[in-house]
Amino acid sequence: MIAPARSIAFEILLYVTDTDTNAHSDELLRDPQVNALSAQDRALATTLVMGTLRWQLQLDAHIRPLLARPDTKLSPAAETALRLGAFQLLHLDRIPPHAAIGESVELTRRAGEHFATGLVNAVLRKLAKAPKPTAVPSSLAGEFAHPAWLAERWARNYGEPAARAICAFDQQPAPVTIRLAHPEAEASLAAAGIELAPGDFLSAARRVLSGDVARTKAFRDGWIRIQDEGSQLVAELAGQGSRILDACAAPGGKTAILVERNPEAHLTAADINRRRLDSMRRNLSACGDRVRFAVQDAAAMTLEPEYDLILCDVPCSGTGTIARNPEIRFRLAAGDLARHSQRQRRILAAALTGLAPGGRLVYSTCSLEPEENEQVVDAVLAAHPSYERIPISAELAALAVSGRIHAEGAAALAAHALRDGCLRTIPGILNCDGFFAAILTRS
Ligand SMILES: C[S@@+](CC[C@H](N)C(=O)[O-])C[C@H]1O[C@@H](n2cnc3c(N)ncnc32)[C@H](O)[C@@H]1O
Repeated sequence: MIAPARSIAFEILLYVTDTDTNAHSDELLRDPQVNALSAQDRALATTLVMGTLRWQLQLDAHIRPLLARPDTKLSPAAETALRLGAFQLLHLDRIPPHAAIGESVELTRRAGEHFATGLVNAVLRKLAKAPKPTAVPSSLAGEFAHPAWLAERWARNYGEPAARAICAFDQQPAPVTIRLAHPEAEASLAAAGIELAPGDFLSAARRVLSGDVARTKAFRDGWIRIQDEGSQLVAELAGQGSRILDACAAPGGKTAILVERNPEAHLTAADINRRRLDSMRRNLSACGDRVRFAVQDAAAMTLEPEYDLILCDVPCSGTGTIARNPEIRFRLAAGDLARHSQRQRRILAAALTGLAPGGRLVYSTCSLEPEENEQVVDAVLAAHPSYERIPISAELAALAVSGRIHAEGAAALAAHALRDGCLRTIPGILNCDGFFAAILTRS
């Protein structure tokens, strides 16, 4: 009998590593099948999935030399069972080796790969007997199981200490942060045994120190939302307007803050993906008809200059969220950045046409790559001289004066999150995902 946590972890890993799917591990770990597990099993399934993906490059480097022919092409099931077993042997002291090995063999058998069970058994036994590696790999990429091209470009763009901080942050469970959306939320969570700490920057954010907020009444009733603090900050920076367009809105974390901050406004939430927009519509159903939902390709929008606030939280490589989505490091190739950048330029240029004179547009990504960030903004502004950038420092100062950013947060952001007039949160330097934001206006 295979432990339910290992069985589900194996299925998720197999699904995520199948190159034909774009499924994200964190979404799959919110599946009803996983929610039905006991709290302990769910925690183990999460550790197994995230840990195996985070350390996959290192695990492969240990597994491959133990194969009779290190370049052998393994079936996805055998490779996944080996990685899952190796992760437990190398990283989880509390799992007995016989359980890690035996269940990987059983998972291989159950996947119909009877002929591969001997190989999985032999390789994992050899790995269990070998002394635990103690030497630290010489490169940053090797030490933190990242592709070399990514770690090297972060070192080039942000310096070696920041690149090390990003890589180290990616290898740890991402912080769980919530947004308080009801005056009684904190008391309700405390009564449910959830331990909270203040957010690092925002007065309405709280860091979850212990407890499963997703299983509380406050969460079910919509009194809190789970949202990274960098993501909350971008929506706070967008600020206030009366006619608002959120051009790439789903799953709606930032839209919810725009709704909360602009009780009188008319808001259009658009996204190219109908399924994601429908799920967002259900989540925001309490907003009634204040939010209009539109399935729309933001790159092909033709707009009247009627919006005084536009949020363009564009699709991107997501390299600022690898702690949450560890598989991004395998799916992304250096050549993909040019494709992302082209699409981002088209979306930003189209969105600018909807901006009323004096209005504000926030362009944001969760990417650490300049090609998707400042280079997009610079290229679009060069081609559209009637728009200009507003320095973020003034906006952060205004949020601090209004109390939306607390004093320690203002100091941390001023010291670590400003770069060339834009917001640039670096994971590991700040305790949140890596977000970029620039504010543009029509002059
Ligand atoms: C980074 S996510 C947005 C996250 C969202 N703003 C939030 O805070 O929850 C990018 C979104 O852009 C959508 N998207 C991708 N290409 C698009 C396009 N051409 N036009 C509009 N939306 C697009 C994706 O479906 C995805 O939902």
